[in-house]
Amino acid sequence: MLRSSFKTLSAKAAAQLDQELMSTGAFSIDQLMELAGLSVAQAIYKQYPPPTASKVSRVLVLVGPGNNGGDGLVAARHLKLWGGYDPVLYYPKRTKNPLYANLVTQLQDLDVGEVETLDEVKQLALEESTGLIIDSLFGFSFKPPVREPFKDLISFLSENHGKISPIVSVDIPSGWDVDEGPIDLDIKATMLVSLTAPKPCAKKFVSYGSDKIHYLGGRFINGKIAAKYDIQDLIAKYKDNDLIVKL
Ligand SMILES: NC(=O)C1=CN([C@@H]2O[C@H](COP(=O)(O)OP(=O)(O)OC[C@H]3O[C@@H](n4cnc5c(N)ncnc54)[C@H](O)[C@@H]3O)[C@@H](O)[C@H]2O)[C@H](O)CC1
Ligand SMILES: [K+]
Repeated sequence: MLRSSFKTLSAKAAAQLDQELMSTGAFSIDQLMELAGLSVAQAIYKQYPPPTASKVSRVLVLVGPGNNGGDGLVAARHLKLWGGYDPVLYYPKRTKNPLYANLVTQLQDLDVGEVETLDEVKQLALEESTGLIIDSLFGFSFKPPVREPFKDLISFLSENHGKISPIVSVDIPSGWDVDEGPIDLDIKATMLVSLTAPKPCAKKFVSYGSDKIHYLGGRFINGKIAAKYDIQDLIAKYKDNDLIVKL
């Protein structure tokens, strides 16, 4: 199958663009995260539609300490609201930042469950009733090698490929170097939702096989910023009012 080509943004450029959006661009992080998380949920709905009204699919949401984790929390809220999905969180390293505390309260108000120990999360990952795993552990600020408690979890996911449900990675497959791809641990994600623009490691992701599913989301870039970062062709791939596009 012929894969479409796409421009990428290095880890450095992605962080710079993010800062630009929130300074001269006048966006708040809450706005960007809401759009990013919503597009992750939409891509999941499109690729893995909910089973039937009488059955729900458990979605294990692995939440990291930064904004990538925030995207996962937002995606969990939308999936739960839409119905047909039963998100369960694993969120081991929290900060007092009200942004994340508020997202957690919103999920608690929706009766979204949580597991607290590594043993519980491993057990849930292996259960057949878990239909999907969202990897929102690390995004473009990740610097290998991975530290605990995430090393144990990422190693477990890497070693149990085939025994666990498909993994949807938010922005980068966690454990991969943002620019280089898999240098150490590889969780072997099935689907990737790149935000704003794919990072260089996404080239390795798609080259790993025709079964790899790649979406772009996070549609909040204006034409001027797109031109500055040379990603106009990428942004032009969105159709109509869609928030996501399959690359
Ligand atoms: N403009 C956009 O595209 C937007 C993207 N969003 C998402 O935000 C992340 C980037 O978020 P950031 O907070 O900068 O960083 P991360 O979530 O990637 O991780 C930072 C977090 O991780 C810790 N950490 C780093 N390396 C390691 C390691 N080796 N072991 C353990 N822990 C590590 C670090 O200490 C921090 O705590 C982007 O990818 C998108 O998903 C925004 O939501 C909206 C705008
Ligand atoms: K991730």
